[in-house]
Amino acid sequence: MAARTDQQRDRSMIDVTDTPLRPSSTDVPPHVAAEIAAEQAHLDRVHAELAKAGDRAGLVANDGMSRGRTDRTGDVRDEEMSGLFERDALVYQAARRLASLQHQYEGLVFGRLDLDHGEQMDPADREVRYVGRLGVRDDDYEPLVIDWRAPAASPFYQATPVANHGVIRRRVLRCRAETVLGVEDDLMVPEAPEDLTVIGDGALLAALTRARGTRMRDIVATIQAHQDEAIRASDRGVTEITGGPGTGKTVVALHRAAYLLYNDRRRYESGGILVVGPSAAYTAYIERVLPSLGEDSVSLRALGDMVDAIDTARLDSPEVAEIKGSSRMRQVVSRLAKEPVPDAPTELRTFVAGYAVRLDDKALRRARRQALRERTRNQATSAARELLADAAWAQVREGDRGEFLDAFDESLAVDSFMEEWWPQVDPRTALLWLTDTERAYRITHGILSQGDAAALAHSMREALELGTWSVADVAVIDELSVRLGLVEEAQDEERSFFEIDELDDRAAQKELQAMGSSVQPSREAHHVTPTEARERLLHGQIGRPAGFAHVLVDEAQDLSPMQWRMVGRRGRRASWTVVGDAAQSSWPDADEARQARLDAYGTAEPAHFHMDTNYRNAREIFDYARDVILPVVPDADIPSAVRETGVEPVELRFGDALDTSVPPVDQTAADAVERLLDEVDGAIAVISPMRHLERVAGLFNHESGRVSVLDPMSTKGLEWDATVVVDPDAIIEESPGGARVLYVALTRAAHRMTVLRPT
Ligand SMILES: Nc1ncnc2c1ncn2[C@@H]1O[C@H](COP(=O)(O)OP(=O)(O)OP(=O)(O)O)[C@@H](O)[C@H]1O
Repeated sequence: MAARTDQQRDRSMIDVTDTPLRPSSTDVPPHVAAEIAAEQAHLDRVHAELAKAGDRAGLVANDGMSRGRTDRTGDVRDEEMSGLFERDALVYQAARRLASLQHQYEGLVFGRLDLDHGEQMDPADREVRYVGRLGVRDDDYEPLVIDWRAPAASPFYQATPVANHGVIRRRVLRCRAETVLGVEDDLMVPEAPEDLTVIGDGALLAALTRARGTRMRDIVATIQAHQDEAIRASDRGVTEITGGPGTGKTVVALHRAAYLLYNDRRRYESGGILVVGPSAAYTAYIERVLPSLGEDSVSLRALGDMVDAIDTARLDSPEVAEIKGSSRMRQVVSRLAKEPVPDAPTELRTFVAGYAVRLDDKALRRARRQALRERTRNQATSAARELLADAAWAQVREGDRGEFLDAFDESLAVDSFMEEWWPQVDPRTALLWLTDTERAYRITHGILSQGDAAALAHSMREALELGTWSVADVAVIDELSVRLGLVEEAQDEERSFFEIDELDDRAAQKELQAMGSSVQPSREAHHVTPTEARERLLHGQIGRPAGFAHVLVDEAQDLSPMQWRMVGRRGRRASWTVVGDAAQSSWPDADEARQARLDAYGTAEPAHFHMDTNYRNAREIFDYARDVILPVVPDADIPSAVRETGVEPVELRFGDALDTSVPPVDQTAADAVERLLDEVDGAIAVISPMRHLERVAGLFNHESGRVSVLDPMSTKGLEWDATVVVDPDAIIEESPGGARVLYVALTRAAHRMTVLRPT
């Protein structure tokens, strides 16, 4: 055994973005080229096998070949596949999908383990395992690549020099498409055996130093041991993952989703996995991670997109979002769901089977109360009608009761009355009843202050003016939808047909004429004339919320109690993964939100995983952020940053209208961006409080295409290679989360940060 030599530990990683072709032997030192060539030979075998799998998959499809079955299982798992040909087809399809992502993601095979099963480091005791995004076997069913989620792959993630699990060398292969570009090794024993070359400084550091780009990447090649434990944790009950900024909570949770699918595909593919994140920008940021791991059957939803048919293009002011999100809103919703339709008739006068019937307001209200006792409003239409029939019969009490009730049931005049008195109510329509401030006062009396009720009414009028809902409205609409019950569209259609038939019936027409009334065949007639904005608000139909087998919630510290109820409804029988960091919270009442979260979990006891290493921020950047949060949140969860750049964050001053001796905020931001574009390769964000946002927004169209401009709240869960954080004090002032929101903004940069302050 020889000590590692300098020659053994040459850095050999080659930037894939600059290297479209296979590296020639002159690009790299010969010993490194030899290692790459050896790995290339294995990769070629894997791709040849995949091509065969593709042919076989084609045969299965064309000839309807019966599926081959095998009882053979090794220590490498592939049990989920019911037959070789089915496996081939799946593997081939998955590989094709991955191939389409190759420009974004590293290759199908990314790891190699050299294990030693003996005591003496004898090459005869060695085993080599390749680890990849999916499992591939040769014709003899011997594994060429092991799926990263299989138990046999776990030493790749669990091995450390302290507990090496039999691993001598862990190697990460850097590939593009079918080409090996470089390798990075971690040695798990004090000295490398003579015949094993060790190359590079370790894959983790290489991965963290690289430019980030605009989309999150998977970390399948560099998952750390503590992260791996959370990824493979039991899939029962609730798994909570906490940790400070940049500790990999999100990326770990996404790999966990892929692991769950692998481990119990039947359960999670048919039951579904729901991933909930704070914003559409967040879902766009993470959307490629799961497909890059071969999984695309997971539903990604932003909190504003949880209910189909509702578009949200508005953010409420923090004060209004707080009212709409608080538990008090449950009571408001409960009252709204029972509220009579505005301008509903207060009397029913008609003739039934020749008898005059008159039900006054009191009788109607009694019937309403009774009908709603055990049913939701939209499901109680028949019950309400029957109760009216009983009340009418109680007045008449002449002739045959059955005949009277039948006549009541078939009366077009009663149909017409019901359309006005008890129409099917869409939850969005009910919410818009609150546009009327007086009605809002009445409905929220004793629940909200008058000021809050007025703010709610104002916000609803704003929705009606702009024709769009806000993110906080979605949870309220979802709750209302449950309280009201689904709108029974089909029943409406049936009734319309029935009415047309009935109109041919002369007797019925006569009865109508006697009543001096006319049929109103559709409930549309009961709405005010729809404006374009209103139509947009009410467009589409709200269905029953889908249930999922697993629910993954990211940035959980920010969910309002109403949002927890909304998510909880989709996870009644689910297991959960919940990810968050209390110090980054922007929700003001932590206790109320915690209770709502526990209610959503049901009875399951959470298992807890804590992440304490910051992989995102260079240490210099994180130290700056830490100094902001600690005075405000002394018990904030502070991780340690693993990487240093030697470059401290830069502070620049900008002038305002009163001080023109210094360039204004937009000019200063533009200068900062220009400098950062030279310093980093990837994406840059300018994070600005609302008050400066319009001025700096011009940068968004930067010709480089690498610059975005955002408000601080919209940066949750995202990261950039460099950031410009504008006016930190204004960020604190503007958001109810105060310094916690500034802390989020200051922890988004991986490599460089510039902070702009007023003079
Ligand atoms: N094992 C790893 N190997 C390579 N990169 C990693 C690893 N773990 C985390 N990272 C990277 O660190 C960065 C931060 O990860 P992530 O966004 O998941 O953190 P987070 O804890 O959710 O952050 P925040 O709470 O601040 O939003 C990402 O770029 C992620 O890819």
